[in-house]
Amino acid sequence: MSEMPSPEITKTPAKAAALTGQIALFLDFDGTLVEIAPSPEDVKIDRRLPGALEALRQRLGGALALVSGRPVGLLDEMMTPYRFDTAGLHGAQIRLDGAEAPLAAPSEAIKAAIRKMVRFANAHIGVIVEDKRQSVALHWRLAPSLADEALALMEEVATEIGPSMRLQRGKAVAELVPATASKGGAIKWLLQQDGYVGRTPVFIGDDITDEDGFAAVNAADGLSIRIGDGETCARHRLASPTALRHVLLAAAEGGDLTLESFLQG
Ligand SMILES: O=P(O)(O)OC[C@H]1O[C@H](O[C@H]2O[C@H](CO)[C@@H](O)[C@H](O)[C@H]2O)[C@H](O)[C@@H](O)[C@@H]1O
Repeated sequence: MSEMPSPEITKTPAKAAALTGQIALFLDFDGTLVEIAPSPEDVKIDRRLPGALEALRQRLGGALALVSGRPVGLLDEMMTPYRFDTAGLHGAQIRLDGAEAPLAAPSEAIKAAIRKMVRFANAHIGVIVEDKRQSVALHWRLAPSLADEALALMEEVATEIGPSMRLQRGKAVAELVPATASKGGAIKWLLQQDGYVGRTPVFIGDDITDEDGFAAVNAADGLSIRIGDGETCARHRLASPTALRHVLLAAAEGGDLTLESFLQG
């Protein structure tokens, strides 16, 4: 196993030295801002974090957004009392400057998929269905031996629904997501909006769902940071959400807020 350089960061010095300009900060939620928990509702948020993100948002002239598979409303609850710009549901639900298009009602095809998933979950202890209206996830973290069976079911329902939805793998989860939505697409779109345009993007995530977000910021000559191990196209790593919070809290308290400061966990 390769050793991770101290303290908790891998960096590419030439790239880091070349990074300049104003930052737009994009942050994934699960596994990035908070540690992975046994089930979606078990996540524990560091109560210093929402205020720290608000301080950072102000220092960045507003250019800070959450980019997550979670719904916007759930992220608002986690970040209360603040309401950040947010790309939820893997980019299918975007709120910018408080403005958000209402989510369409789930189609009959999604409802039928959910019924099938719920039947499976009811028959298998530890399997959880997370209904997010325009997206639905099947979790097996608490029943790891059922991974293959759960994934096979998700492949089946994705085939039944057809090309309007795609199957998104994650950590002990598979989700149906609107086919046109992706985190990379959301980041590219946000980078064209007032307050974000012209800035150098920094995206921090931990999961396969974040890979096209990393690719989008790499293409924009930004900074891609993967939390934890695993194959990735991110160009840098931080060891854990704790290491990231250390960086964010220090910057919120008036420390350096440069591209390099994200590489000094
Ligand atoms: O894009 P993210 O913010 O990283 O969200 C991705 C999915 O995260 C959640 O599931 C994951 O975290 C859970 C809580 O730690 C964990 O129990 C589960 O095994 C993980 O897959 C969330 O529930 C999903 O809706 C998100 O899409």
